[in-house]
Amino acid sequence: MAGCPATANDTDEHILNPQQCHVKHVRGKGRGVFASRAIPARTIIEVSPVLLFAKDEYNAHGRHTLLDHYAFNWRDGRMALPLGLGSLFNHSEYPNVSYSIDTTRDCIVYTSTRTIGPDEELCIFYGHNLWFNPVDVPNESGSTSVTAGSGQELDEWASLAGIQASLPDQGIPTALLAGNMDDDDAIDEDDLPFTWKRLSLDKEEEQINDIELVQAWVVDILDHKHIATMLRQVWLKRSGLETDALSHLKRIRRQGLTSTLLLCTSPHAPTLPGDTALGAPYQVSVPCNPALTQTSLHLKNTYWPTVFTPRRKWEPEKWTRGKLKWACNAIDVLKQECHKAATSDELPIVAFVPSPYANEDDLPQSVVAYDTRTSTCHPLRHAALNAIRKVADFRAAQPTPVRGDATQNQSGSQYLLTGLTLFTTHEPCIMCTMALLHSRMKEIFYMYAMPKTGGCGGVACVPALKGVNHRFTIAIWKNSYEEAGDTVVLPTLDPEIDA
Ligand SMILES: C[S@@+](CC[C@H](N)C(=O)[O-])C[C@H]1O[C@@H](n2cnc3c(N)ncnc32)[C@H](O)[C@@H]1O
Repeated sequence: MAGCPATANDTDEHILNPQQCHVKHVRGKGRGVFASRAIPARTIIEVSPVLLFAKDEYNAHGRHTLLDHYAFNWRDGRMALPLGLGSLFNHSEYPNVSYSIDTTRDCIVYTSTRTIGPDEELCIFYGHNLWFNPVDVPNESGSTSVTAGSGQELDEWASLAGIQASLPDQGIPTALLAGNMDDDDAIDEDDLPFTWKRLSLDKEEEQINDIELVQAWVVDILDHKHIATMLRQVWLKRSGLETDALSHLKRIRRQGLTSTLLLCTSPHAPTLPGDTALGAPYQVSVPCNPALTQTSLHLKNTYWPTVFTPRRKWEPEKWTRGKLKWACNAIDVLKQECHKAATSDELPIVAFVPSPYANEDDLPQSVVAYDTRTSTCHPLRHAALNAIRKVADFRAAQPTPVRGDATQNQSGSQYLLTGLTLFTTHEPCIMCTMALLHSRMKEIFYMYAMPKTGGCGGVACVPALKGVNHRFTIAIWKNSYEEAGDTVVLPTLDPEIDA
């Protein structure tokens, strides 16, 4: 790499590739790759062909040279030196670029994991056994500076030899490959590479005693000519009674000649306008939820006319091709990181919280976390718990809190993972599942079920328990065990272990 003309001058900027990246000098790191313009998430930034060295040849010669700072472990034991920009991505604890190996073309593909701003440095994650003191500047603001042994907990895993190359992309869903498709196109449920877990609690209230009710204020409308005014909701809006809380109910109930107007659920009777002929407000029981089935609709209508929404509560929003790409990328990260973990003494359990697909501002940096209970001799250092902690630490370190104000952050609200998705190699144990519920996680994907210890349907399904104050969507990645290829199956885990 030292002779590469594009990078020979550390201070000059050169437009180097189709994504218009350039190389410039970064204090404490040497050269680094920078975006010359905004790069959208999931963009292929660079495809670097590699030079491959036989293991013996490399151990005899290459390992003792500067090459060792640039070489990747190839899957078959050879060492690979990426050409082009591939050798110049620096390391970050919060990488904005992931990479995968294409063994058919002998190259490494580098992809953005989130939107990258102009002049932001592009970094990959080398692993935890670094041979240098990292200067970690995840973005242009340069707010984070982590050096080994200062502030980093010693709970990381070790023994990576050089940069560990990742696995090739496997089993790309046909839905991603179809031509002429837009990222906004909806994907058929059958084409999704995962299945949702149906929470039994979500079965519809189809017995009269199962219907959840709430007390609401209503008023009889004595003079029918006022109904039109009421229905246009001018007065309701003005009086603050038009809220979403009762949007699953119809506003007017007609019984014989009597029309009754639904008002609100406040503890005290609302004040009504004096210029309309209305009776005194009174309370009735109304359903808390919309009707999901015809049977339930029929029963709920006996309390109050209810809206029919056949969409199941457990059914997440429709998936688009763009979101599917985002999820597949997250699973690739899990596979890469799991293989790295397997070369250490830690359990090969990995959790990954990517920047959310729809709203990157909720977590501008993706977070990877490992199970570190072995190295820390701490039984609670599970991957999912470490991930929650890492998100909280990241948010706490932000100059402007990502969510809420500074006071809220001090009170621990940075531990709330509302709207975020956790991808994990193994079904989280009961303890982690409970922690994820407390954190208000939006959805969880796991690759391997843990029937003896899992808390998302394995030995128990914590989110389906009565009394928990939050639920999240659970999805299981398909074909984790039967992936094509010979060396792709993830390292195994003792089924008795709580992941
Ligand atoms: C693959 S090279 C990356 C390109 C390198 N900066 C250069 O100028 O050639 C790996 C080397 O970059 C440096 N490096 C990478 N990430 C770094 C970081 N976060 N902090 C400090 N040095 C880093 C280390 O010297 C490491 O051996």
